[in-house]
Amino acid sequence: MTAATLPAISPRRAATLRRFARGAGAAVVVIACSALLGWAMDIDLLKSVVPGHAEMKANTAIGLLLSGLALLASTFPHPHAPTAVTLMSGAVLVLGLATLAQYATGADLGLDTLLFDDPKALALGRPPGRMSQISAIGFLLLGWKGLSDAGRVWLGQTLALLVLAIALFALSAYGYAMGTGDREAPFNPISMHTAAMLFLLALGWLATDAGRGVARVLAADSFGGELARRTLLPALLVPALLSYLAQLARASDWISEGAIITVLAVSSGVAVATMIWWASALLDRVERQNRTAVALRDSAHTDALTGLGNRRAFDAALVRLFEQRERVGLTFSLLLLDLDHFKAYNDSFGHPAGDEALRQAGRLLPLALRPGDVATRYGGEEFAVLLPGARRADALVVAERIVADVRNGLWLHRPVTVSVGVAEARAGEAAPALVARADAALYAAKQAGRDRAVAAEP
Ligand SMILES: Nc1nc2c(ncn2[C@@H]2O[C@H](COP(=O)(O)OP(=O)(O)OP(=O)(O)O)[C@@H](O)[C@H]2O)c(=O)[nH]1
Repeated sequence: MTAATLPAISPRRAATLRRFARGAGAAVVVIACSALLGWAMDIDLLKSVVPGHAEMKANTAIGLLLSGLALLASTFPHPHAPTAVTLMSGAVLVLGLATLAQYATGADLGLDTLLFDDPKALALGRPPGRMSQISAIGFLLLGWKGLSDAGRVWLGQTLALLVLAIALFALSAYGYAMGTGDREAPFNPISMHTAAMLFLLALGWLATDAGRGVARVLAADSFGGELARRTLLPALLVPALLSYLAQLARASDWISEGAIITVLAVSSGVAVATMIWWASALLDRVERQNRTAVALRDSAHTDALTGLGNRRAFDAALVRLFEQRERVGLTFSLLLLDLDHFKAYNDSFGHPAGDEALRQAGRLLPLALRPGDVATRYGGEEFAVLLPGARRADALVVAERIVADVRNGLWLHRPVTVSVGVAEARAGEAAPALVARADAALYAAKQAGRDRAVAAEP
């Protein structure tokens, strides 16, 4: 596929994606600040949006604040923005790495209570104020993504997609944890709003690469773009929503386990079926539009009377053959054919009979040719044939075969004959010169008494 045929990125959609990334960055900054406020003023709701479940640790809030600012900075075309992104992403990477190092070595680098003490965690025998391993891995990936070279889109996109996967697992597992009250549930150590913020940051970073990677399709003015815009967000959120609703139902005790599983199975089936239906409906539209476009293009290149290619098809084939000649040195020859005394045929038997004779000539021509040869109606009672790979002598043989086939054809009113001019393309020759030489050969054939083929000098 050439660059010209790639789906165009709509500037309006690219701007929407940038606005989304900016909004995601701003939302993360606000939530991180509110969690820090929660720690400063000891407001539990701000630390942990789900009572009784994990809090957003102060260090997590600092990491999110820096990550949100890095994402925000990346959406502004200011000359200092890249430096700001590098500095903040570097800090996020160090925070994630240092926390993981503390877990791995058991050492206390004094990071966990940088800003606030965490007496409750201490009482529960947990490292005070320490963010979970999952959050630390998330920051490691986010910091790396912010630092990754803009030229290596695949690396940045992979890092953002890994963060997205962590966030999705955490959000989905939250449904389970909330329903069962199981504090040891998988991914439970990460607070719900931390998971939501990682989700936003991952999507925001994916959106900043507008025109590349995942965002190329999202911003594309194509059916693929439309499909991605319609289905991606629901596809990402449906698992979390379903597991949350299932656990809510389970906790309420008014629906049996079996019924929940059945509803879950049916609704995920319906969700998948809906997406398949969307995809199929779009593909169906694409294919029908393609077929119409192909039919239109074919009719624009077809001669209505004979069904052969028309002058436009001839010109296009000639250009292709000249290109091939330049590229791989494949020679080709041109035959120009003109039915003899056709004016007299028309005058004697009428224009409709002349049309019928032209149709018959149109049927005869391809029978004398090989599959790769191109037979076209050049105009009026003239035909042109292109013979890829044929040298002058081979082309003359084909031309003489056509002359004989026409002469021996069963014509309705009287025998018809044809004169043919043959020319093989010369090295470096332009199209008009080749046509002029074939035309001169055709003229020579007419002068020599018609019903024959004459080849131009090589
Ligand atoms: N029936 C019919 N006649 C056509 C069509 N296009 C061109 N012609 C006729 O073809 C004839 C061409 O005549 P001329 O160019 O004078 O040449 P000619 O009578 O064939 O004589 P030579 O080419 O010298 O052998 C004209 O009478 C045109 O009207 C067409 O689509 N249908």
